[in-house]
Amino acid sequence: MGHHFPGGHDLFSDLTLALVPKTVYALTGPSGSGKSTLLGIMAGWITPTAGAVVRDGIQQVGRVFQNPHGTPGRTAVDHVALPVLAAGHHRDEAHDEAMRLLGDFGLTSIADNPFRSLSGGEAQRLMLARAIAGSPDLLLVDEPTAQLDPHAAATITASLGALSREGMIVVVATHDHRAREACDVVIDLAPVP
Ligand SMILES: Nc1ncnc2c1ncn2[C@@H]1O[C@H](COP(=O)(O)OP(=O)(O)OP(=O)(O)O)[C@@H](O)[C@H]1O
Repeated sequence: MGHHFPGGHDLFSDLTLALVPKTVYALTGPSGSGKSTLLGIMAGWITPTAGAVVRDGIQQVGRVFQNPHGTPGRTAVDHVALPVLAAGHHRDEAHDEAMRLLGDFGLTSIADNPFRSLSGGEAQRLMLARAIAGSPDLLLVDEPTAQLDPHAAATITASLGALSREGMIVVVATHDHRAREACDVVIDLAPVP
C-alpha cells in the first residue's frame, strides 16, 4: 500500500501491515512523514493511491484527533454519554457508563463542567473516553500524551494497553518516547537514510 497527495511525493510506498487485536501499535516518524494520513487511511476516510486496505471484523472505528473538539456549553459527561445513547442504550445506563469511563480517565470531578471550562489535558482525555464509549474495534489516536504531564501521560498509555487487552486494535501516532516504549509494535514512517 502506498500514498501520495496530488502533486506531492510518495509519503509511503510498499507499506504492508497486518494489524491484529490485543495489540497497541505506535506510529512514529518526523512531522510531515504521513502519520495522520496513515490514520486516515486506516479509518477508511482516505483512499490510498496504491494498494488496498482489507478490514476484517472491524465494525466501529474510533478516532481521536490531536486537537480536542467538543460542544462548548455541553457537560463533559454528556459528551461521553452521547455515543452510548446512540448505540441504543437507555439514558440512565448511558450516564452510568459515561461516569465509569470518566473515572477511568481521572475525570470524575469535572463530569458536570461544560466542555469550554476544561483544561487542554482534560479535554484530550475526554476525547479518549468519548471514542471508547462508542465501543470501537479499531481505535486510532493522534498524539494522546502531547498536552499531558508525565503522570497523566502514563495513565493514558496504561489505559490504551488495557483497552487493547480487551480485544481492541489500538494505533497511536506519537512523538513521546515513553508512550512509544509502552506499545507492543512500532510502525516507523521515518525515511530510510
Ligand atoms: N489533504 C491533503 N492534501 C495535500 N497534502 C496533504 C494533505 N494532507 C496532508 N498533506 C501533506 O502530506 C504530508 C503528511 O501529512 P501528515 O499530516 O500525514 O503528517 P504527520 O506525520 O501526521 O505530521 P505531524 O507530526 O506534523 O502531525 C504533509 O507534507 C502534509 O502537508
